[in-house]
Amino acid sequence: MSTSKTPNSISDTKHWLRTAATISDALPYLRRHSGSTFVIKYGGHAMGDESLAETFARDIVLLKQVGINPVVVHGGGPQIGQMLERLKITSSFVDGLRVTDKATVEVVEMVLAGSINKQIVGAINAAGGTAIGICGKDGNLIRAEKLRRTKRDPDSNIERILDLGFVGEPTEINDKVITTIAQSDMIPVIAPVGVGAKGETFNINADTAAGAIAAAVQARRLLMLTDVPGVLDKEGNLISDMSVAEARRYMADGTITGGMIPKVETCIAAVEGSTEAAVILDGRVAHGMMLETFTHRGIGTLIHA
Ligand SMILES: Nc1ncnc2c1ncn2[C@@H]1O[C@H](COP(=O)(O)OP(=O)(O)O)[C@@H](O)[C@H]1O
Ligand SMILES: CC(=O)N[C@@H](CCC(=O)OP(=O)(O)O)C(=O)O
Repeated sequence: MSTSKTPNSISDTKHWLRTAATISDALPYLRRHSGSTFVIKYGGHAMGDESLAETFARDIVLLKQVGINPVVVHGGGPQIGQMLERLKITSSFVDGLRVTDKATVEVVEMVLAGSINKQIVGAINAAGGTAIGICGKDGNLIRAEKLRRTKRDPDSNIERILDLGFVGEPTEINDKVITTIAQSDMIPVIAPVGVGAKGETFNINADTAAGAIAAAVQARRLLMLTDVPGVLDKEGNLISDMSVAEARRYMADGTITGGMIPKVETCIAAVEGSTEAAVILDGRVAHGMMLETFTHRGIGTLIHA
């Protein structure tokens, strides 16, 4: 409660009453979500400028404050790209996944588990939370193996094996690491770097890592923050919600391409598992996460089973 009284104009009072009403309207959502786990995938493109990063951190701290367990899984694709460029290492993508050789995986680990992870931890702590930054190697959080993927050649119609190098897929999540942190009133911030059977490092797409973690901790919500308003149709209009079948159709007909593919695949897997809803939303819109969680009005694209 504010303890100081300043003379207010009528319009000022109306503004504050609206704010009070917004807080009051959030009550059913606060009650519904208290005690549940939300996995928030914070994409490299959504990181934007400093003020946006501060807003994101405040929103995460607020979720924790009202009894939700936020688990942050972050990306950093553009930041990895910049570092590779500085080091003059060329990089390419296949279906939204970075082809990762030995030199590249070292840079990936350095950028994701190093600078980006610590920036996010710093921002959450500065906003009043207690964040712990880890990567998938810590506590064997994300065990992984080499991703096996095939692609049909459209000309010859022959199925080819794709070798993406040190790109991994999660095989096992040690959820105890996450629950131990969460139960100690701290916020886990996870870099998507996995560990192989021989201790090797794997580069895991952050969307895929977020999905595997959401399944392991039985997250109620999976929120994917990116740099577009959500999934767009071929005319560029936002698709506000879609079923799993529709999502698959949009992938097959080429509406969904590139980095949106692993995102949508992850959302499908999540809602086919125990996650109630998965939402792809614009991380560049301040407080979009709050709008999605605590109001009737959704934002972005909701994917439902
Ligand atoms: N149908 C679509 N709707 C929206 N974005 C799409 C679509 N198909 C492909 N994309 C691309 O996917 C990108 C988001 O994926 P990505 O760049 O990997 O983001 P992030 O870094 O947040 O994981 C968008 O910026 C856009 O270029
Ligand atoms: C295999 C693979 O593609 N890994 C990603 C990991 C980072 C990531 O996913 O970051 P965003 O969420 O910002 O795209 C990469 O190397 O860019």
